[in-house]
Amino acid sequence: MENKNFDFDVTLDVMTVGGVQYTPEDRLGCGAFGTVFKGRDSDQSTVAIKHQYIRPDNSRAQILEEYRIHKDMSEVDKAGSVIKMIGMLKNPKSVIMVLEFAPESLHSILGKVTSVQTQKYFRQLIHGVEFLHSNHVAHCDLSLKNLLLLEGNLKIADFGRAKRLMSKDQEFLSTECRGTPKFCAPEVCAREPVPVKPFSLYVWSSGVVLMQLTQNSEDSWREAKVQVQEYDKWVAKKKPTGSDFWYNIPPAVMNLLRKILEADISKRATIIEIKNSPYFKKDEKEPIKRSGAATRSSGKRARY
Ligand SMILES: Nc1ncnc2c1ncn2[C@@H]1O[C@H](COP(=O)(O)OP(=O)(O)OP(=O)(O)O)[C@@H](O)[C@H]1O
Repeated sequence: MENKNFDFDVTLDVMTVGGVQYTPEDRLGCGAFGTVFKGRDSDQSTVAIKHQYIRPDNSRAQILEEYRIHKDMSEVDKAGSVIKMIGMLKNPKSVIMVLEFAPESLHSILGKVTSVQTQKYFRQLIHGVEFLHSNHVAHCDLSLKNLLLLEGNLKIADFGRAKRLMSKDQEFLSTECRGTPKFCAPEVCAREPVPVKPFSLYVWSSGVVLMQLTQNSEDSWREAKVQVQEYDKWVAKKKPTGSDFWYNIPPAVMNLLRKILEADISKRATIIEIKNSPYFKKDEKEPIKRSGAATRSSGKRARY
């Protein structure tokens, strides 16, 4: 989300959560609503400490809902798809959550992701969204910054916009699930509120993640909206030219992306179709490096 953080200058004291003492250290990052610090528990294990002031646009009820959804998912998550929620401390002005610490995010490693890693993270992301969806949770803000990495494995973080659903197919209004604009599906970018299905949103955002990882860059349309030039070009499905950011995407990924980043929801790939796609099923191999040849990690790749 756009950074409108009010508590940029916040400092935290030593705190006790669930009987354990935590010492906050350096600031790790700032989102629109909170500031995240590195911290240590009394055993010197590293944790992340997320501080959020209660504000008119981030009420106590909203923050506590974020905590409860994240805690519930973390408790039933056997495969390790979600950053673990360790505990929470509330006071009249703020809510503080203690979380498992992840040293990197997909955003922080962009530029040096190999095709084998891209496939691994994409597979883990699809398993993660399937897990959340089957537990009736819509995350609503999947983005490279909210997908963290711990010991080389992807972990879904930031449940600040997450919603609980009565059923897997419960629809809700597009205006209730606007996350990071680049990662939002076209039905969410529409000006008028329209009913949306959570799994279609998950699929679209995962596609933008795959597109950016494959390119090793954040290049994308600003929003999936008519009259946004790059998006219009994507929808027109014309043969890409060198100026189109998807020009160098390999055919196997491109075939899948065309099915995922499909504006028509009735034609958009389902999670099952993604899992049955050749790209998902067939293991990627690192390209053999030849001296002088452009490699993926150099950021420039020959088209194949
Ligand atoms: N568990 C964690 N371990 C390490 N770093 C983290 C952790 N959680 C969050 N961060 C860092 O802090 C940043 C902000 O955290 P988070 O996204 O939870 O805050 P937010 O205010 O809800 O953000 P947003 O504006 O994206 O909604 C992240 O982008 C990430 O860099």
